[in-house]
Amino acid sequence: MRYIAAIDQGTTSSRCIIFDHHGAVVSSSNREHRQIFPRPGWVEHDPEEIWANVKTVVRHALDEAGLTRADLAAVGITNQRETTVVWDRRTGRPVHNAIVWQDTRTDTMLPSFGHPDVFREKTGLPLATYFAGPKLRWLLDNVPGLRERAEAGEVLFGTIDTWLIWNLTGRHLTDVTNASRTLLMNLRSLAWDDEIIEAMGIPRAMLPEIRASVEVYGEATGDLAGVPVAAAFGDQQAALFGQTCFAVGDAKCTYGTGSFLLLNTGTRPVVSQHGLLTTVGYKISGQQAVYALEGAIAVTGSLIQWLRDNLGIIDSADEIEALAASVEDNGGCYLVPAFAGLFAPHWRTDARGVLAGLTGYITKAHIARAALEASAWQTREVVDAMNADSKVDLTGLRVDGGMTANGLLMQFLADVLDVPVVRPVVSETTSLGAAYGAGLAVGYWPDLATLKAQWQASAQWSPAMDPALRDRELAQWRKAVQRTLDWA
Ligand SMILES: Nc1ncnc2c1ncn2[C@@H]1O[C@H](COP(=O)(O)OP(=O)(O)O)[C@@H](O)[C@H]1O
Ligand SMILES: O=P(O)(O)OC[C@H](O)CO
Repeated sequence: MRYIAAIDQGTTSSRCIIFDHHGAVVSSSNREHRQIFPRPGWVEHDPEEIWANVKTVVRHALDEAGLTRADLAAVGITNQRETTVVWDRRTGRPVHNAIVWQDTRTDTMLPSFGHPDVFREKTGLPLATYFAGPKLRWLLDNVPGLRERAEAGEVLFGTIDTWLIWNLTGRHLTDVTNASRTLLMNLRSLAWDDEIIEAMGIPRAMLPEIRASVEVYGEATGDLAGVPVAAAFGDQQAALFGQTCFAVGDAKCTYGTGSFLLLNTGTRPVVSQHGLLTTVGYKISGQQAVYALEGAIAVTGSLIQWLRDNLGIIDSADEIEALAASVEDNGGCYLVPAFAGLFAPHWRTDARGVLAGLTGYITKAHIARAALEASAWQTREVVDAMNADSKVDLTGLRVDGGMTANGLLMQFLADVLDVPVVRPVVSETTSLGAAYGAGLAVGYWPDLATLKAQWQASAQWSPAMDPALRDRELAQWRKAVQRTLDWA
């Protein structure tokens, strides 16, 4: 029997998971890397540390399962999106730390690139610090001599997928889902957009070739010598694929540090009128791309970490459920975690967090409850935007990620969305998606229908809230959101 390995290079850690033919986890290994904060608002990673960690977790995952590279039919990659690396083509050494998706250093540069409507229409994205293009431009402007070297073809740009594929195979490629997060790719032609790269001042010679997500890019060298590198997806798109959201209207939300809801909109991109991102969901080689609408929420699981680390009202994330369940309701308090402004659907950088409705009655248990409810209400805002944009009402939501261990939150989510919420057996949906892509590319699995048949629910929550209560609570939440605006 042979296996598929998935490399999941995330914001806080790198992971390798090995899957068998049924899509079950055989072994896994995880390693964190340093978060580098040179100034307020700046976030960097060391690309060489990331690559070293990736090699380590691959070795450990193989060892734990008692396997060698010869047992692998293919390897797939999934990664934190938007994070930007530039390296020397000859030596392979990065010219600077990677600039991470959360980094806001490009804030003041954005207006000089042109009108935001042009970017939204061509790339599906708002002109924001979140995406890779502005980060690349910052490097070109701030690393001495970089622009000249880029124009001479001596240095290469990549998001993390590109950095890993380069190190694994020596090829300079990106997958189309990652490319769709650069602000540089035309959403319809799926090619770098000449007008945009000129407006942003990016030399074309440093850009990777854009490829499908499911395709053999080449054979790995080193520890994985001979193993085909056969898929790459941004992590949220990989979760969409791993949740087998292959039909128009299928949606998933991943609840980790932040939360990302993606809705499959089929082979036609839907440009949002309601603050969502239009992105490529996946592309299988030789087939049309499948697009998605995305609601990106910056703070969900990290709010629970904040209650633990900054307020000390819990000792570990999993304690929050019992604390929140010790009271009947939120006691009238609402917590809007606009710690760094609000992402979808508001995109307000001037917002800051609010704890509203405080009275002498409120205890830490009510605050814990309000913190959990905040994840659900933020999802509700994104779902309302999706329904308005896509004209297809969501009929159910597949969930994954660390927060889905919390049954109280999952029930509240079903209650406020008024649709069933379903969690699959394999909670590592992001890695599973990368494995599925790689397995499809090499014929390990024959087709999407086979993958779909492997998906199994482990838990489901059905809406049970009185509609009048839901409406009242939603109105209170919206009022609390208004209180966050125009603060910073
Ligand atoms: N039982 C729980 N209830 C609520 N939040 C939780 C629980 N367990 C973990 N979390 C939150 O989930 C997040 C970790 O999820 P994970 O999917 O591993 O995230 P990421 O991939 O973004 O690192 C943390 O932010 C943590 O606070
Ligand atoms: O690495 P994660 O799971 O925090 O995901 C980050 C997203 O890809 C950012 O867009």
